[in-house]
Amino acid sequence: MSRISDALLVVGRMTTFTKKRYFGGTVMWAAFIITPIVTGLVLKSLFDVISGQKAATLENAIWLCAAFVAVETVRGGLLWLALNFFWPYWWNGASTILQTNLLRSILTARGPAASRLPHSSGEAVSRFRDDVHDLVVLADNLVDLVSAFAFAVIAFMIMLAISPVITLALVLPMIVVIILTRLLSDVIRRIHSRARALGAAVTAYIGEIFSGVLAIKTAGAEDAVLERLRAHNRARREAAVKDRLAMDLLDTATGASVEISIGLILLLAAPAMRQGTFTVGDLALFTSYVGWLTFLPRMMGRMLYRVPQAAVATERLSRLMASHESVDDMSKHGPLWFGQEAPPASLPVPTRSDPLHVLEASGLTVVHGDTGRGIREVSLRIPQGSFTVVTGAVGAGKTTLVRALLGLLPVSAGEVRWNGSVVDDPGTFMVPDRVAYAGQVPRLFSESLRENLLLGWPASDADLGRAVELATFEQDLADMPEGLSTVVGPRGVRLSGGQVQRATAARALVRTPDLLVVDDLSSALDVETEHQLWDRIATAASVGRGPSTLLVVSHRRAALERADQVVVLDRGEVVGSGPLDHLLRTCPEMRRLWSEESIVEAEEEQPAQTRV
Ligand SMILES: Nc1ncnc2c1ncn2[C@@H]1O[C@H](COP(=O)(O)OP(=O)(O)OP(=O)(O)O)[C@@H](O)[C@H]1O
Repeated sequence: MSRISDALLVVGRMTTFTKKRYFGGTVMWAAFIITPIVTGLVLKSLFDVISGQKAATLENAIWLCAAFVAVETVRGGLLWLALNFFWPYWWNGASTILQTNLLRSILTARGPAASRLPHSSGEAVSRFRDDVHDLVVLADNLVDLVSAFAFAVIAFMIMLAISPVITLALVLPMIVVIILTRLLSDVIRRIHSRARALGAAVTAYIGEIFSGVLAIKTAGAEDAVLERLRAHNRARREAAVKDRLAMDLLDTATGASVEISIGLILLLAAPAMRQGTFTVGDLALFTSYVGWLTFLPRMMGRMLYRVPQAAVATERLSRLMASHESVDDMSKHGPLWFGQEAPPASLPVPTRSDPLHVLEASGLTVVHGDTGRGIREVSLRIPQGSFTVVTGAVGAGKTTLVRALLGLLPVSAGEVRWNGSVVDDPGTFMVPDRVAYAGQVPRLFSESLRENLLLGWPASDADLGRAVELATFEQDLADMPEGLSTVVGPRGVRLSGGQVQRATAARALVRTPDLLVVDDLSSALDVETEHQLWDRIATAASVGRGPSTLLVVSHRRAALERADQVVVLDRGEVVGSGPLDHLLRTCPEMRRLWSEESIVEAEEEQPAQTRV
């Protein structure tokens, strides 16, 4: 029930963001739906004239025909106005508001967004498109319902005045349709919810296929993947057919009620016409109204279908919003620009407020779903100017730790303190220019390299050049056909994995953060270049042109030897922390990692021609 009231609240808000368009459109549409009342009256007069029930002159008949044409022309005009000046603006505006609020919540609301996003981007896109559509279409159908109701009230008044018996007989099939739709509404909601979920699963799977084409081909898994897709699709098709069937069943029931109603009119009208209490014109009016009258039960049926549909959509969309946000935030009105350019987005302004003295974490605990994996009770202290390396075996929890620290993952316990004060929402606090993060799985957009590195950050090409150099990316840049203007990303020049990682490091460095967090650059740099990278950052920091505090996930000697402190993780727990020498003496896990690392480095330092 609360899901339905949430959906109705969102829909209610959607109707008022541009009152002029929605209510203007409603008036036009209602007038369009109601004008057949006049058509029916004209037809009644016309048929009474033709059948001799009224004084007949040719002039009369011609005037009535002209009136008929005029009414229908006005109707066409109303439709044209509604469809050109009201509904498209309102429809697009309503969808945009919902989508903007969702996007804002995902990108900027407090708390980590990662856990709220569906596993695949395809599914997220389908929610943005289909679920938003389900909400907007409900608000649209409300107008149909109100218009159909107004038509029914006026038509019934006219028909009751002509023949109360025949009019009341017409109500019966309508009541049957209403009861039927009410009975079916719960079933329809379940069917629709399942169809939506399975449809999203297909979209998600196709998305995964596209992004994993290489993996599929190299594994020779084309047939297996296609078979899996077929299985997903079979399930979706069955659910979609059931969904469509339920909707069509309702429409057919309503259509049948029209036939039954016309039959009833004919049955009851025949004796009345013999007695002269019901004219041919009355018959014309009744039969012309009856088709329109079924619009009401049809719309009521559709509402009974749309409301649960919108409840499902609201619930799915709410899951994308931050936990502290409500449907109120989802439907919050915002500025819209119809027919004019939106003002440019405001650029972030580096504040340099509250510079870092010390960052502390205590008792940080993250559990990934019900896997039981993650990190437990991790505490660390990072003073300003220090170089901290987090190390550990594959899967030890290094990435989880830095992501928890940055507020990118939900923590189940623990806190983060910046200069002694508890950070309320690390997700919105640990951001540039306080902290910048070069992640393990970097992403470039299909834009120029300059835009990719800046992402809206206010910096000159000179600043950008410095960041590129710090990230040891200058040689790669020199090889680019158009330098910083080269379009990269999925639709541009493809960069190697290492180049993408160094570009992402440059993106973090251009933000001149107090604290630079780098997650495992090992695939981006050979040993020599890694030494160069840390040297350059240290030199830049000494003249105040780069981050002086570094938190680095690494298992490489180049980083470990330079570290002021090393934090060793093993299966999610800190098993040692301190300077490398101390750990090599006291921490068996560090000794084990170090000996493995030595082997790796020994292999890397062999002459190039001996490598495979
Ligand atoms: N989103 C997730 N859902 C479930 N389990 C996860 C998730 N992310 C990580 N894990 C698990 O948590 C553990 C720690 O993962 P994490 O990525 O933090 O390790 P890591 O030390 O950074 O590993 P690597 O050296 O491979 O980068 C692993 O066992 C991993 O399988």
